[in-house]
Amino acid sequence: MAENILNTIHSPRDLRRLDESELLQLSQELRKFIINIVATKEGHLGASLGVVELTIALHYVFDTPQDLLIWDVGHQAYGHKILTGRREIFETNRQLHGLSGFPKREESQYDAFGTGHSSTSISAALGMAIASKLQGELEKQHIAVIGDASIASGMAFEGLNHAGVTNANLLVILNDNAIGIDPSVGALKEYLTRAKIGHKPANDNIIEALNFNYFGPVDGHDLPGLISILKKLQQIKGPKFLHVITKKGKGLKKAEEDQIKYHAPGKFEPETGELLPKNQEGLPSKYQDVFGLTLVELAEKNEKIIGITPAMPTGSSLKYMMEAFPERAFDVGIAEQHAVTLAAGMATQGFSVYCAIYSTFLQRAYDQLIHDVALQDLPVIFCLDRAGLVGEDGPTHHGVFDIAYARCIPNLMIAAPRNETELRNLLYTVQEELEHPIMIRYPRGRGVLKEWKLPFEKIAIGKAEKLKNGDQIAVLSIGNMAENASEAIQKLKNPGAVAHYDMRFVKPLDLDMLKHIFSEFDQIVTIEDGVARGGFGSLVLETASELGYSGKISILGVPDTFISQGSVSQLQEIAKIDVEAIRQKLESML
Ligand SMILES: Cc1ncc(C[n+]2csc(CCOP(=O)(O)OP(=O)(O)O)c2C)c(N)n1
Ligand SMILES: CC(=O)[C@@H](O)[C@H](O)COP(=O)(O)O
Ligand SMILES: [Mg+2]
Repeated sequence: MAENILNTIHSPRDLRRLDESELLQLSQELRKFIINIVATKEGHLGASLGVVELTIALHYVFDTPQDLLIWDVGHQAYGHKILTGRREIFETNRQLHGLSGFPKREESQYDAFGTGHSSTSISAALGMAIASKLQGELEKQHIAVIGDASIASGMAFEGLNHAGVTNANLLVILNDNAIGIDPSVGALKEYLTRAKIGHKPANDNIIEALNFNYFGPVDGHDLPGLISILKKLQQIKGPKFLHVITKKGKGLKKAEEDQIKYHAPGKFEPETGELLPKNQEGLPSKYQDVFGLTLVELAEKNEKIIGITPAMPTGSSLKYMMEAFPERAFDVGIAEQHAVTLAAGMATQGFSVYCAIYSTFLQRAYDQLIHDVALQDLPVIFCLDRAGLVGEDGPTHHGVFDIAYARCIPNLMIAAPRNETELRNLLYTVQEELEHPIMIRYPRGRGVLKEWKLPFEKIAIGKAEKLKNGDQIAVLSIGNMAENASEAIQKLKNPGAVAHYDMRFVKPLDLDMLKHIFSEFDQIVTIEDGVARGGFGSLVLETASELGYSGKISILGVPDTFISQGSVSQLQEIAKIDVEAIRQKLESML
């Protein structure tokens, strides 16, 4: 038997020549390869470890890339990428100019569909299956692998509902490990649990009720068994559903034991799984913790406060309120649309509802934001974490569109605190007498302050703040860009030439302050961690036009292109919103 089989696999064709014992050896080598690389290069770990056998079985049985394979969310597709010709460059995963952390059509013919946001795989695979049928390709297979948390999302049900009335050649594989990033929630989770422990009454099969041919549940780590059932399914036409039971983090004891942490653990010791300690001494707090801990403080005194998260208790830090006030803090699963309208319903009854949702994931609930919240002017508080460039997750996850997509919605206010204390005071201010819905955006990661937990102070809604005097140029920053702007101004040959205003609110914009700025300066630079097209700077430009301002306005923001993955500092440099780019821009104007 070859010393190392994985090194001989350059495409699934090489894999299909292996015998059973070689396939079993390959699964061990692949698992070890994933552990070793993620241990140093970081990334998503648990999900990929959980589908090592399934990945090998799928590429062994099906004729990929002719047969189309879609990985829902795609964070579990490291094995898929390694077996489809990207092993040698996999160490560039999630890095600038490297591989995407998710399947990406332009990256490989084996990546049938780009993913990153959950619950799209069934719709995409069904679309491909119907297209194949229309083109007479009746033998082609279309496979969607979707997790137990992702299949509970509305969009997945929409796909299942449609598929059930087509005789499309579709195989939906439910990868059921009973966990999302945090434990899965909801009635479907309980149904699947019953199915797994054999308590499911024969007639209580939701999937068969949707006209799918249901198979399972089967052991997702039994490679020969998986190959056997997939070969059987390959011969059956029409919509089929295979329920596979796996363990997230399989093969690394620590990852199996702490599946939340090892979803994306950071660097660790590959042999033991021990996390490598990060020296966090004296570092600023993460914005998410400022949100989570402040909300607990407020909820202790205000019984009308409710918290909601769509499947991100740990990522948003709503977990603190879920622990402290479980009756007033809800993880609704991967259900952003439901989360927003649930919040709206609660707001009609006089509750102060803090909906904690990543900027990029709120995109999924855009109609609910307009139709259910803003149109009815319901005072929901959207705590928009991961606003701006987020780094290694790349274009599917950058929260760069929210200012542009929200500022055109009447009634909806938009705030962007420049630091942790400002965020804390905003959260405190909006808990009472909030007349309109508000979106409070803040970035992924750590803030800028050594100490943020100061006594609460009310924030004047819609009021900007002058941070620095200057006599030639006015810099108008929003949110976390205040830090980059301040640093850039200090590096100028003549810092005194540049004034700096933290506008704090996109809507309502501080018109009094803006009129004052228009009257004092004939050069203005706006800076935002968001798209320049239609963002904060565009609003200033529109307002300048309405007010007849004749000065020059320069907008610094994310350009009209998708920004790839990389470190936040690398990406801010690409977007020209980093300190050096701001400095150069200002220097060129002086
Ligand atoms: C629309 C959307 N909301 C939230 C997320 C964040 N997210 C990434 S993976 C994940 C959990 C997925 O769980 P599951 O589908 O069970 O897959 P597993 O990780 O267990 O393999 C979540 C909530 C996302 N990617 N997309
Ligand atoms: C795959 C996915 O969508 C999540 O795991 C996401 O990567 C979490 O992002 P944070 O790491 O910013 O919480
Ligand atoms: Mg799962």
